[in-house]
Amino acid sequence: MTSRSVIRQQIRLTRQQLSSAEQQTAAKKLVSQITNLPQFNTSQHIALYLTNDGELDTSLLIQTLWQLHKTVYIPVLHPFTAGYLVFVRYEPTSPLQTNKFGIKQPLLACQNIIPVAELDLIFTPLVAFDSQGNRLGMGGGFYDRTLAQLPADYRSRFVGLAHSCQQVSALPIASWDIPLQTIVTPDKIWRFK
Ligand SMILES: Nc1nc2c(c(=O)[nH]1)N(C=O)[C@@H](CNc1ccc(C(=O)N[C@@H](CCC(=O)O)C(=O)O)cc1)CN2
Ligand SMILES: Nc1ncnc2c1ncn2[C@@H]1O[C@H](COP(=O)(O)OP(=O)(O)OP(=O)(O)O)[C@@H](O)[C@H]1O
Repeated sequence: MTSRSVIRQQIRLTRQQLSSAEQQTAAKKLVSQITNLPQFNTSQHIALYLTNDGELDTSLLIQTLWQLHKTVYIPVLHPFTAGYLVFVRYEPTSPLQTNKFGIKQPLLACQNIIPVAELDLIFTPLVAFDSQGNRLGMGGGFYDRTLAQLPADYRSRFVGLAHSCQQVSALPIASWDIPLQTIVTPDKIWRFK
């Protein structure tokens, strides 16, 4: 089976090559998919990510969430505990800085942090997903660690976001991987058991 790092490399290249027109269309379709999710209306505190590396563009979705008076949170690399994320409130005026991976993140201010267990929906970026809901990320294990901290009944709050071209038939699974129950692409909501 193809190794995780080779799949990561291939799919990252594929998504980086999407045109800006394709990205814009995908971003619009994403908004209608998400606002139609059954959990959407009852979710107030929503974690997203700031797009990087050809990922599905979340900017239109974030604007929509703000208009609907939802509260948006973005992952910030934990300043002391390597490999962990802190979720920080993101508003239209929030100042941003670039982290060591070149990804934008809000400044870390204690009063803007939300405990992960208080997030109603956590949209996770991913590099590749398979037909069983397995998720391959950028390789830091950040979301795996976040998921592992929570009781099993919180797993329905994690929803992967990806372009259709990020689907592969089967990923090599690691012992720490927790599969996602839902993955949203611009054209489809995938549900896994
Ligand atoms: N937009 C966005 N924000 C995010 C994530 C993400 O995937 N997307 N993360 C999700 O966890 C965290 C950052 N994780 C990252 C982990 C590794 C690399 C990275 O650039 N790694 C190396 C080697 C990658 C490889 O093994 O192939 C590199 O590309 O040079 C970037 C981000 C938090 N924020
Ligand atoms: N729950 C966990 N506890 C401790 N270490 C973990 C955990 N999950 C993953 N790791 C470690 O993190 C490293 C990267 O894991 P992996 O390649 O699965 O990341 P990823 O899913 O691609 O990245 P991300 O979740 O950040 O998008 C591995 O070396 C693994 O040992």
